[in-house]
Amino acid sequence: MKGIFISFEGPDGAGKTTQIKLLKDYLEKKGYEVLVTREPGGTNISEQIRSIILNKNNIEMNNITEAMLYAASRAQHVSELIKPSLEKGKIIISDRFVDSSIVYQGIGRNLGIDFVKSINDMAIQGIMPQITFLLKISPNEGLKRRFSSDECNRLDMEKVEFHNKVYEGYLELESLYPERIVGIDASRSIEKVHEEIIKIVEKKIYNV
Ligand SMILES: Nc1ncnc2c1ncn2[C@@H]1O[C@H](COP(=O)(O)OP(=O)(O)OP(=O)(O)O)[C@@H](O)[C@H]1O
Ligand SMILES: Cc1cn([C@H]2C[C@H](O)[C@@H](COP(=O)(O)O)O2)c(=O)[nH]c1=O
Repeated sequence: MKGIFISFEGPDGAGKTTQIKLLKDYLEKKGYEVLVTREPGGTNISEQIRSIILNKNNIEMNNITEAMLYAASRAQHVSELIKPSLEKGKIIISDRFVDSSIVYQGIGRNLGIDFVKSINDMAIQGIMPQITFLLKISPNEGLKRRFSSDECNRLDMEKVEFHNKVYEGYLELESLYPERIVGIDASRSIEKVHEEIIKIVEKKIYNV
């Protein structure tokens, strides 16, 4: 693939959307073609699935249904948008990708990492990000930021124990895949976090 695939991960409210916007603006000023997308979502069908998954009224949703809906949304996202854009040489920045399923469904919902990987294998078609920024902040701090900014969704309403388990899962992934996952202290100012991210991205782009 000719393009570069970057994903952002982390607890809800860590600052992913904020940092993605700053990175996109920075790269576009340098003349790169950048596509920002998100999961669940990114295509018309995937966004329709997103609204089912995150709808606060869907309290009866089974954990396996939830995991499969995330995987279905991802299958459409990869085939319709991510793969073709990478083939065209674009820089894709995705707000969450399969790591979210591994930690939220595999660990948070206790479905197991192997099960979640298996239902996502066909969806991702072997495509993984070259860099994943893990924005590290305590789930409590993230949720405080989140609730001061936005309406909450079905996952935000989970107990803090769920969010702590998810965060532990992220730290485990970071230690398993140090060549791909870059942990960033997201408790600092927006500007400081952005500066660290651009240094890492620049290094990666020049080494491609
Ligand atoms: N470094 C920071 N310091 C203080 N506030 C921040 C910082 N980064 C982002 N915020 C604020 O925190 C709130 C959540 O940020 P943002 O939407 O970027 O997080 P997110 O990780 O995308 O959240 P979610 O996963 O829930 O969509 C926003 O109000 C944003 O302005
Ligand atoms: C991709 C993905 C996401 N989630 C969770 C994580 C968040 O709580 C929501 C998405 O909301 P955001 O405001 O867009 O971050 O969904 C998940 O549990 N599993 C996944 O695969």
